[in-house]
Amino acid sequence: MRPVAPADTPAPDIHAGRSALTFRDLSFEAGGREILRDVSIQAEAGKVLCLLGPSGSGKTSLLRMAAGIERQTRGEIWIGDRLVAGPERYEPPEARGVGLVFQDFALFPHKTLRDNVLYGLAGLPRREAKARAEAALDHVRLGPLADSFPHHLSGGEQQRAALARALAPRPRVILMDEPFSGLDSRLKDEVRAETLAILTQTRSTAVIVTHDPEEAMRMGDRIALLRNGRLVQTGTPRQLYLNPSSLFAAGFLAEINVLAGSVQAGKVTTPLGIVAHSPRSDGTKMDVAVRLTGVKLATSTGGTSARVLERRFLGGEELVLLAVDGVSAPVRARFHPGELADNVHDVFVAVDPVETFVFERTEGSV
Ligand SMILES: Nc1ncnc2c1ncn2[C@@H]1O[C@H](COP(=O)(O)OP(=O)(O)OP(=O)(O)O)[C@@H](O)[C@H]1O
Repeated sequence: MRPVAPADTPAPDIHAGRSALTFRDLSFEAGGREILRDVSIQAEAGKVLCLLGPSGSGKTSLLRMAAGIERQTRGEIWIGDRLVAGPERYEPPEARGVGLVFQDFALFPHKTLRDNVLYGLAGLPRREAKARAEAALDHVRLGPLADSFPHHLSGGEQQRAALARALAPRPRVILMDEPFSGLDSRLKDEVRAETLAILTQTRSTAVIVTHDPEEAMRMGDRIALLRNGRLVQTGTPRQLYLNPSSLFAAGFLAEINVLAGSVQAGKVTTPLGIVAHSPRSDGTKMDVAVRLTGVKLATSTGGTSARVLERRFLGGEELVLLAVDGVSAPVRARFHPGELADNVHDVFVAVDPVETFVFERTEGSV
């Protein structure tokens, strides 16, 4: 067994002690399956970390382990400089000082908003608890509705009430599992912006689980991208978007075309022309990810000929399917409306290197 760090040993920390929540080499097995493997992530104090990944990638499991609802098989969890779960240590959920917000908000239907918030403050003297609950409701602009019941509130108001309840005990970390997925799409943007404003004002450290890359980019100061229980990449939204580390990351953060490429004389060639330089040896097979916005109309000298198969007007842009020799599936592009004139069937296209990412092909990389 590995030596166990005593509870008062500072968390080993890349952010020089500023990590509010640290998952260290975390693995989780359940039902005879490996659900998480060697995951190390840090949530920086006062910032929002988004755990992003497709369904089943292990995001909720991580959150449950941070909350103490589930216990990892190996590895450690630190909250601030306290080890809360390790091979020989396990703090129960109520001792961890974390707040939880669930997808369905999980408000008590038979309690008023004030009583919902008071529920998490049971350890405080009654007067202090009441003042704290009211301040929390005021903070999310629900003060006037303190005596209302959850079913009288809109979805956005319920979400704010759930946030007030989670924040009132002043948790060290607030954990939110798909907190916006129950809201309709028009309300979502507004509630996301409000939530972010509240988290920023209260200088909360938040970990938000989402499967939606746009939501992760909107909400997260940093994103941890997971796949099949493993950490794929961490970074700021900009870092992940502009510099995805794998074909999976490129395709998860934005829609892509995947082209087969190969290295010839130091250049990666594809059916859409030369897309990058590469130091790899001749004949190395490459996967080339081209964002839909990275397919550009070109002139006959600078492009590859393509035939328009289909076009769909989407308001702010037009989705166009193109047939290109040497590419089996249609190449998809998003053009500005009017960029491609009506009645045009034959065009020339080229790829924008800024929106093109090249990866050496490995077993199962697509
Ligand atoms: N206690 C458990 N016993 C058995 N299997 C489990 C357990 N907890 C999680 N799993 C499985 O682990 C996988 C990861 O689940 P998890 O809920 O963490 O993923 P997720 O990324 O949050 O997915 P989703 O977005 O669908 O909620 C799933 O296949 C799930 O069924």
